Amino acid sequence: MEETQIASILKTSELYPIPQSIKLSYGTAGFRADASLLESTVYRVGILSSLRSLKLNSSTVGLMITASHNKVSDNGVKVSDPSGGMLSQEWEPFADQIANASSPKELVSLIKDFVEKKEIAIEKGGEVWLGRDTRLSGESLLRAAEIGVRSVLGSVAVDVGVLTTPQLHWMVRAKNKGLNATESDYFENLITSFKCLIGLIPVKLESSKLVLDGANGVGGLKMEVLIRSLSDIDVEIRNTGRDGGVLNEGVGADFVQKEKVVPLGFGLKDVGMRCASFDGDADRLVYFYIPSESCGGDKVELLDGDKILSLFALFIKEQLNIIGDEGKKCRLGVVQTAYANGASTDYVKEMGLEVVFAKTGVKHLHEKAEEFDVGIYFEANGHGTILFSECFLSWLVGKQKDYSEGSDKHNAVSRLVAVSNLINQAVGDALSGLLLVEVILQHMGWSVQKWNELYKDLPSKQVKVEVPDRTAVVTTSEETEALKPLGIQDAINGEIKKYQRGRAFIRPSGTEDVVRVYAEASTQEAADSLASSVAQLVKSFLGSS
Ligand SMILES: CC(=O)N[C@H]1[C@@H](OP(=O)(O)O)O[C@H](CO)[C@@H](O)[C@@H]1O
Ligand SMILES: [Mg+2]
Repeated sequence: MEETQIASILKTSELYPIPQSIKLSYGTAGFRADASLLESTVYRVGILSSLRSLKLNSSTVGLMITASHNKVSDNGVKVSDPSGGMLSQEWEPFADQIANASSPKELVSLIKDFVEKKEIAIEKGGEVWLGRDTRLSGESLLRAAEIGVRSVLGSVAVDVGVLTTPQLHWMVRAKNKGLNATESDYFENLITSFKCLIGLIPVKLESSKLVLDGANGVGGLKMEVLIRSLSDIDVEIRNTGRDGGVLNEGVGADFVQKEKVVPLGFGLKDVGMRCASFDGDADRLVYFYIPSESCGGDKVELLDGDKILSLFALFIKEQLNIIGDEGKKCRLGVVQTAYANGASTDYVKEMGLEVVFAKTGVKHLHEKAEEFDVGIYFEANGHGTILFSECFLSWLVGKQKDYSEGSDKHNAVSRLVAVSNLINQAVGDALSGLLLVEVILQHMGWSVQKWNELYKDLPSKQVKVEVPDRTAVVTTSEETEALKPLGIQDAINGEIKKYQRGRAFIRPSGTEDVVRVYAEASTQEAADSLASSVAQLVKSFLGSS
């Protein structure tokens, strides 16, 4: 590295000293912490993003400032690779090292070594697009990221404004493919493919209103823009953040999925209505309805990521069946995590689909879904998408020419092509996922209740346990067994044995300072009780903080 380059990093890093006693890790989905602690981290991730761009021939890299479903006082930063996917995991240890470097000198030395090791030609200059969610702290963090990016001399930082996480990933992917890549292109793409799918519905019925909980975040605001151009769905958006509501507080997909209660702003007036929730950066989507028999109107019937996955799988399978023998050759597969409800796994297996499991975090699921012609992945919390391989897509496009227009096979192929355009190929996207759910429900002529009947969830319960050191929990690669602390797994197994259809596991969260407990059993009371005994074990083995 040249002297001028070293001087540039030394000078800018003086502006962003690392706070005392902070140990950060890139975790499941980037760095997250209280926003007041993050300037130095975001500045350093700016540097990393420039280097990543340079390593990949100055392709555009994305840097997103968000803490997703975390509380409003938190913030975070994550990187989109030029493909639109998550930052290559190979670079995560470097991210951890520089985020924790205690002085400008140490920072420069780590960068210098890395640049040499990875043979990064630092002369050309990289390009980084910077997005942020609606958190107020995002503005100053974005400035820190810009300074970080530009401290790698010749690199360009482009502020693309307030966006959902998936919008930024989509734009980065499109840019590097040489396609139109602005936010309006993103909307245009959703609108065109949605309208195409609506136009291919065999028997069109009147559709009912959807009520959307925007989590007081960026997703609701973007949805407002989108629906202005869509006449085929009726959406009422609540929790837009304009009416005094706080981001993620008693609202949003994470809250609804974990607590299984209605978000603020919803209640008895909505009984039976089709409702949906986004998370804070709109990469998660869950549906729900309030069943009429519920007492007080706060309990919800949840349609989580697993149910969305099942609906998508069913629709795609239907189209492949229409195409016939050639369609049936398509390798359609599903990727889930240990948090997937056991009943959903049974359901997709019964459909004849291949199911594989990945570790928590979409970066792990995405990788595995890419191995199929059509790979559908979802986390139970509602983060997921459908990936179409290039090869299968070009086969489909070829078939569109072979079959006569208006024939069943032509329509089925056209639907699949439209799904590949509508659904975000870069990362799970609540906006595009919602449009796909809506159009499939219209296609099937189904209500949300009818969709919910695909299978009955096994009762489950998730709890978080605060412990002094969550890294004391070490799991197997599938995350279903704890290797450490020694003896805890035997104790957990002992609890599981007491319950019919019992299943439980623990893992340290990668986004919050907690150990997560998941439990499933044949009744809700049993699942609750299994979760609470396992949580008790966690406390006795690790101590509570
Ligand atoms: C049980 C759960 O929902 N875990 C979430 C959560 O990760 P943790 O590592 O469990 O904190 O946030 C991740 C990022 O949004 C998401 O990918 C993941 O599924
Ligand atoms: Mg999110």
